[in-house]
Amino acid sequence: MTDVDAGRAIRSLPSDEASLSGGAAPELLRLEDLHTSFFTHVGEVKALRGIDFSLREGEAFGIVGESGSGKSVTSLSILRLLPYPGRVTKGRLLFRGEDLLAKSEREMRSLRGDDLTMIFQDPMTSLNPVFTVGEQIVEVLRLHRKISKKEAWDRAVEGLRLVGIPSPEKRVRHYPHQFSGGMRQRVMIAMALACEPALLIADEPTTALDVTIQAQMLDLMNDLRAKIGTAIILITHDLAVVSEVCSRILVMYGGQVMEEASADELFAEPLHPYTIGLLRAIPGSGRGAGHRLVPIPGTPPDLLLPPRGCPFVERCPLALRICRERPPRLYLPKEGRRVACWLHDEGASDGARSRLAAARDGAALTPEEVIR
Ligand SMILES: Nc1ncnc2c1ncn2[C@@H]1O[C@H](COP(=O)(O)OP(=O)(O)OP(=O)(O)O)[C@@H](O)[C@H]1O
Repeated sequence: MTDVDAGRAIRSLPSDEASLSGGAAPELLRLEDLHTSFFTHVGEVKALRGIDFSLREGEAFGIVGESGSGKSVTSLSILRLLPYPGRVTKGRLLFRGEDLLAKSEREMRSLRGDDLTMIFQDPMTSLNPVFTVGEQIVEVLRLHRKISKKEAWDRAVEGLRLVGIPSPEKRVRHYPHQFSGGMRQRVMIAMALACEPALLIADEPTTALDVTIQAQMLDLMNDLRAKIGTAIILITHDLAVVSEVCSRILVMYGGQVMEEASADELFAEPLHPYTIGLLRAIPGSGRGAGHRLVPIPGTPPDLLLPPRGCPFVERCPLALRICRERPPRLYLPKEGRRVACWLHDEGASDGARSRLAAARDGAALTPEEVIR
């Protein structure tokens, strides 16, 4: 196979690259060259190796990738909630222009739950079983807002109403175990949104729910984003889920960014062989009964000894020699898109490009086909 020469490319997200963030709302969050590692007894697990992306106020942004790609570590790094022995080793995390890595633990505590919140797959990680949901929402509100107990209680009732809990005046006095799984998820969202945060990070929020409730939750998140103006980072391995909520999607693999695009463009014209693989593996897409699911063969790289070149090289059916030898550069093939893959270098051979185009055409989906 022909190698590529170093054509026009950039190494990271340019600081004035507004087009990638879409729209004109002010920038809310920006990750610059973020590296996070876990210093385990067997060595340094390099979980994130240079993550860049930015998000605007009110935007719905999706992060997708298989298990182990670094999605949760990205969100825990942003919130400064990495478990021991994890540590951010390099990079910047700018929230409204201020570096979160430079903040004290006290400053971070006052941001979390207020302007910056997170929900997890399991609501019981956020809800305390020994207090009523009302008491818990009131506690969050009074920690961050100078309001009376009565006012906080009224707002808790309103919060439950907003997330669609019937009879909120009564339910506010109930304990978490008195709610069904889907309703508990709504309570968790009400608590996360109590202070009308600027950013909600939702890590696999619907994975444990059945499909009908999952759809209701996604509708709810869309609805609340419109009402409150909270930006959302939705983390999932499920492309169908992000397609329902997010306007822009970041694809991660092996602790690195593979590709970023608007949701429509990502499905219509995936540019990275990894994204193509993810699309071909989507269950339930509308490509007819004869369509076969094609899981990506192989396993993710060992992050104790990450590959020298592209992290996807061992599983990539289109890999070139250079992919093994050098980390891919970041290409901006068109406005609003970026992709880290040598096949997009101007020095890539015609043969390599046409193999990529053929793989892409076999995987592209319309948004309607992605929706479950
Ligand atoms: N506590 C830890 N100790 C050591 N390594 C860790 C730890 N937590 C995460 N990692 C490493 O970070 C990598 C990325 O983990 P992360 O949880 O971010 O993946 P993910 O994309 O969110 O996957 P999943 O969907 O399964 O949660 C893991 O593969 C693992 O190598």
